[in-house]
Amino acid sequence: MAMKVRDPLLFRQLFDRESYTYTYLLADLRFEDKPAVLIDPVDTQVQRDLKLINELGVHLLYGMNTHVHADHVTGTGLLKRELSTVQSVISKASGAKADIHLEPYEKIYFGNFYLEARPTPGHTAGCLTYVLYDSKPSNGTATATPQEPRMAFTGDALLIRGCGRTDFQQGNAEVLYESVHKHIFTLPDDTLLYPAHDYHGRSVTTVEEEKKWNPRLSKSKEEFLSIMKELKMDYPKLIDFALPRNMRCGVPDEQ
Ligand SMILES: N[C@@H](CCC(=O)N[C@@H](CSS)C(=O)NCC(=O)O)C(=O)O
Repeated sequence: MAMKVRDPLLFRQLFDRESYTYTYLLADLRFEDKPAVLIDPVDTQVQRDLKLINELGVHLLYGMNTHVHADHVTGTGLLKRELSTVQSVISKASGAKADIHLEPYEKIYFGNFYLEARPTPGHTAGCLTYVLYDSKPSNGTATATPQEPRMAFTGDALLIRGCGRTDFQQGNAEVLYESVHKHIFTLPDDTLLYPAHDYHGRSVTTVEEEKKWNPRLSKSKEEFLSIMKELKMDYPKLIDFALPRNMRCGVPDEQ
């Protein structure tokens, strides 16, 4: 049943202090059962997420992964075990096992909202950016033309004033640069951008800010390639543990 509410979007940003990972809960409050999605949950925070889901009375439909993470295990496997109706989601290009494999530009609906899966490879081959749209904005009339996006969840493709590394998991700096410029920087300037990680206490940015101030992606492609070549980072501590599990969307054992 449709309900009248001031802002139909329920939005929560959650943080894991071990892996510096952001998880996002979104729900449509226009519907009595509050259909919801959870983007990039972390396995060690699933009890926190379930508690919140229960307290807010939302109905979780999908556990969404922006990509196969290398630094932590996704929570989508444990969520499926706790809430049997939840479906795990990831890109087809990731090669990972999941309930739903998204092709580029496919949509995932929760109530009247939907997430469009924009392909943003480069950090990994299967990275997606999920762009949030409202198919029935406030006047209540569904239109044939696409609505203005409100926010986008960039995974590790674009980090606030940074970007995902490109030195493993089919990483490719040139591909990443093209992805961000084609699929993120073309969103309206005031679109809010929410990354999968932040290591400096920042929580949100906009397209306009990143086009202007991102010290890597605001540069020419040649400069970007040289910056990425010079990055000297240790491999994530959990990579050997996390990758095989995330290739089955966090399902604990082969089932
Ligand atoms: N020290 C952490 C891993 C940090 C790291 O490599 N972060 C990734 C995203 S998770 S694979 C990254 O792309 N960082 C880019 C940057 O510029 O920070 C650990 O050991 O887990």
